[in-house]
Amino acid sequence: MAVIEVEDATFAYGDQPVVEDVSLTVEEGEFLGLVGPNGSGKTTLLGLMIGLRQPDSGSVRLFGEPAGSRETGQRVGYVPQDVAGDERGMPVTVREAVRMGRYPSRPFGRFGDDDHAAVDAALERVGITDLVDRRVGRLSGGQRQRVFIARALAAEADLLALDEPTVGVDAESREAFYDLLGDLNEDGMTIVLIEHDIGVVTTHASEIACLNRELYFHGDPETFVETDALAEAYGGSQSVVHHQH
Ligand SMILES: Nc1ncnc2c1ncn2[C@@H]1O[C@H](COP(=O)(O)OP(=O)(O)OP(=O)(O)O)[C@@H](O)[C@H]1O
Repeated sequence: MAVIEVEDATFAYGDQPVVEDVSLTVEEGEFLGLVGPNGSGKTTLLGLMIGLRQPDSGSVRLFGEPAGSRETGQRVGYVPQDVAGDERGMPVTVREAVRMGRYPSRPFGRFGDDDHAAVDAALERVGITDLVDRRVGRLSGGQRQRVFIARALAAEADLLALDEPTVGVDAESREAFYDLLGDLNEDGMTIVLIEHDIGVVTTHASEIACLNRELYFHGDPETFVETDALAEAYGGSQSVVHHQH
């Protein structure tokens, strides 16, 4: 089943076109790596894919429904860029932050055993049970990203959408973080990941989309490294790509 169906989507900020005629489908269980140069429209396209923005023309369907409805939104765990900025100073504990994932279905805050069990299971799944009473704003970048993932798991999200989640995270934590994403994907979670590091994407993703306003490539990692899509999207130069390995 298709989780995301983007058809001829175009989006501009004012008169600056940022996403042009993009069509792509993300199937259930897929791990899509979204790459492209700085300012190439990746964050904007991700926003279109999960219904945070509406295309100027074309269409986006999420779980078979027009993207942007409350129902489809609840099935998406979104980890935005620079979550540090959002959460710093917020006096919520890790447990409280993860529990927020249950709020949409419990508007009056009446939590039952199943809610507590879901929160505990999510904390355990991402390996942060020892952090439950810590404040989110005081965690390291890598730990904070795990809180966001745990919140999505507690919410029983079917899709994780992550925007450069390991910027500023040390190499060892990065590796552990991507191993976790890989494990979640193996368990059936559909993942869309914006990532600068082509090495990470070709290692972990099952599909790659390369964007520079238009879609330059969409296919499997093996084909991606064999084609010139990357160099073309980057304007003929690969030197701007940060290879980690
Ligand atoms: N809210 C906004 N208003 C106006 N222009 C914007 C807005 N958000 C982004 N842009 C511009 O749109 C273009 C694409 O931005 P976007 O964040 O989607 O790209 P990106 O590929 O995610 O970039 P990066 O890799 O640097 O995060 C950029 O030129 C950016 O300056």
